[in-house]
Amino acid sequence: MTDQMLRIGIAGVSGRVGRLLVDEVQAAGAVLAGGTVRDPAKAAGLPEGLALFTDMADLAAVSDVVIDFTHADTVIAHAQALAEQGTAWVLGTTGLSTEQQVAVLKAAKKIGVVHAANFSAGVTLVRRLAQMMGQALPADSYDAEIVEMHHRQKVDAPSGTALAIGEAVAKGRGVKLADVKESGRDGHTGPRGPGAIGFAALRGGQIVGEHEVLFTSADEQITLTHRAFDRRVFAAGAVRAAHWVRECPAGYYGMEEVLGLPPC
Ligand SMILES: NC(=O)C1=CN([C@@H]2O[C@H](COP(=O)(O)OP(=O)(O)OC[C@H]3O[C@@H](n4cnc5c(N)ncnc54)[C@H](OP(=O)(O)O)[C@@H]3O)[C@@H](O)[C@H]2O)C=CC1
Ligand SMILES: O=C(O)C1=N[C@H](C(=O)O)C[C@H](O)C1
Repeated sequence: MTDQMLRIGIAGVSGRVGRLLVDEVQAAGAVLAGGTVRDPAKAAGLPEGLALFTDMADLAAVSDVVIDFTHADTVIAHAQALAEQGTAWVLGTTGLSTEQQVAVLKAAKKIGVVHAANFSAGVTLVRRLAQMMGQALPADSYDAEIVEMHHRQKVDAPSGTALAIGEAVAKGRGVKLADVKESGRDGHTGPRGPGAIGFAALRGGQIVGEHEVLFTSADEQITLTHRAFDRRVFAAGAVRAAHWVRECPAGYYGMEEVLGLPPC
């Protein structure tokens, strides 16, 4: 299959990322197969003639890969529709419950799935570095905290990226994030738990996405910061993942594999 022939569908094509995907798919020389919308009235500004569907099964039937930046509530139905059709899935939606994550993994037994909370190359590298920091800096002397800030419309917190960075730190420390996560501190919280990984979420204006991971000891502090200036970085990364996954067997993949990072 050549790049020209790859048919990419866009779930949530009327959304903030969905609209940018329209340009990025076309710029990459792929065929824009169509998109899903909940409400056709929100389709204003989308290219004339773009095939619009309200049902994922219909979009899956005309696509080789579907790129999906929508809402966690769609994930179980999308997983079923894509697996039944054999259409690969690039999934960027965040805020998934355990049940929704299980549905993604089940679909990945039948189709190629690239699932990432953040499709930028920069955050993919920050996660790798955060894992190294978790491994190298002892948890009893270096306190790990993750701060994120996003636009006022964002519906989930902490962000998927913040949680993914936290997972990377926990992996480096050889612990489960769920066992050490401290999020949303307020009131008489007591002192910081030993080895805790802390999260703070800020919301305001139209900030695209900012993440900071801090390791603070009694003697020093090391900080990694990522700032997305333009959401186009996510759309471009997702289109790159779509081209990558079309050649892959069924399986669950991440952005590390798309970028060709060595496994860790
Ligand atoms: N992995 C990554 O790199 C990134 C991930 N994201 C994540 O992507 C998702 C979308 O973000 P964003 O584009 O800003 O959000 P928007 O709200 O702008 O767009 C969401 C799209 O999904 C549709 N949608 C929402 N809820 C449902 C539903 N229950 N059923 C069907 N369709 C639905 C919306 O339709 P309608 O217009 O009708 O409401 C809209 O088209 C979020 O989870 C966000 O965190 C965002 C940026 C980068
Ligand atoms: O909702 C957003 O906007 C973003 N969501 C993702 C997340 O939850 O991490 C990625 C990015 O930061 C923008």
